[in-house]
Amino acid sequence: MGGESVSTASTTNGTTPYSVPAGVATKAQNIYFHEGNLSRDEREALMGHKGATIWMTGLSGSGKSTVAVAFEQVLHQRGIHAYRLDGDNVRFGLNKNLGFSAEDRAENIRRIGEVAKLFADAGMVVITSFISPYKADRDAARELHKAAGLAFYEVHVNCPLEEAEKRDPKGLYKKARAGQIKGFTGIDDPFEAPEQAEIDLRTDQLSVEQAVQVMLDKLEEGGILSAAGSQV
Ligand SMILES: Nc1ncnc2c1ncn2[C@@H]1O[C@H](COP(=O)(O)OS(=O)(=O)O)[C@@H](OP(=O)(O)O)[C@H]1O
Ligand SMILES: Nc1ncnc2c1ncn2[C@@H]1O[C@H](COP(=O)(O)OP(=O)(O)O)[C@@H](O)[C@H]1O
Repeated sequence: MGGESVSTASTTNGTTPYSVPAGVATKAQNIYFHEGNLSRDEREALMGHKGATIWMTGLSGSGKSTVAVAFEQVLHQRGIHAYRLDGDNVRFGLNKNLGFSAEDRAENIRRIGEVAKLFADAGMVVITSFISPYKADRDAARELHKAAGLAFYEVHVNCPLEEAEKRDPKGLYKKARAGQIKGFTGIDDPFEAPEQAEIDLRTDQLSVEQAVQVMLDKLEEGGILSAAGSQV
C-alpha cells in the first residue's frame, strides 16, 4: 500500500460540494464527485427530522449496546428514523477482515465514520456503538461529519473498569485476565477516555431509561428531532 500515489476528489462542475472536503486524498485516479438533484434539506423534510450521528464510546461491558438498543427503540416510537451500527455486528460483515491491533481498530473506526456519515447525510439518526478506544480515530470521525455540516454527538459510556469487569456479559474479561485474549481493552490495551464528549453517561449510576432520556434531551435541545419544511 505504501508509496502509492493519491488523487484529490473533485466534482464534475469543478466546485467542491459540502460532502467532499477540499483536498480529500483517494487512492483512485480520475474520479469525480457526482452531485444529485436533491438537497439534504429536502431529504430531511421528508424524514421529518435532521440526520445526525450519535457516537458511543466506552469499555467493553460499559453498556454501549444496551443503551443504543433502548435509544433506537425510543426514537423509533417517536417517529424518528434511527439505525444502529454495532461493533460486534459490523465485524461479522463489512469489517470481518479486521482484528484488534491499533491499525485494525483505526481502520474499523474510519470505515464506520464514513458509513455513519452516509446514513446521517441520508437523514437518519445513526447510533454507533464501538469501543473506539483512540481519541485520534474518534476525532477523525467527528471531523468528517463537521466538514459535511452534519451533527456529531460523542457519548462517553462512562463506566469504571471494575464495574464493567464485574458485569462481564460475554465472559471476555475473565478470558483476558486468564491470558486467553491478548490486547483486551482496559486490561492490556488502552482506552483513551474522551475529554470533551457532548454527553457523559455514568452507566454505573444511571439506569438505562435515564441514560436514554439524557440522550433524547440532548437531541431535542440540538434541534435534531424536527426538520425545516417538515410536514410531520
Ligand atoms: N481484544 C479485544 N478488545 C476489545 N474487544 C474485543 C477484543 N476481542 C474481542 N472483542 C469484542 O469485540 C468488540 C469490540 O469491537 P469494536 O469494533 O467495538 O472495537 S474497536 O472499536 O475497534 O476497538 C467487543 O464488544 P463490546 O463488548 O460490545 O464492546 C468484544 O465483544
Ligand atoms: N445502567 C446500565 N446501562 C447499560 N447497561 C447496564 C446498566 N446496568 C447494567 N447494565 C448491564 O451491563 C451490560 C452491558 O453490556 P453491553 O451493553 O453489551 O456493553 P457494551 O456494548 O459496552 O460491551 C449488560 O448486561 C447490561 O444489562
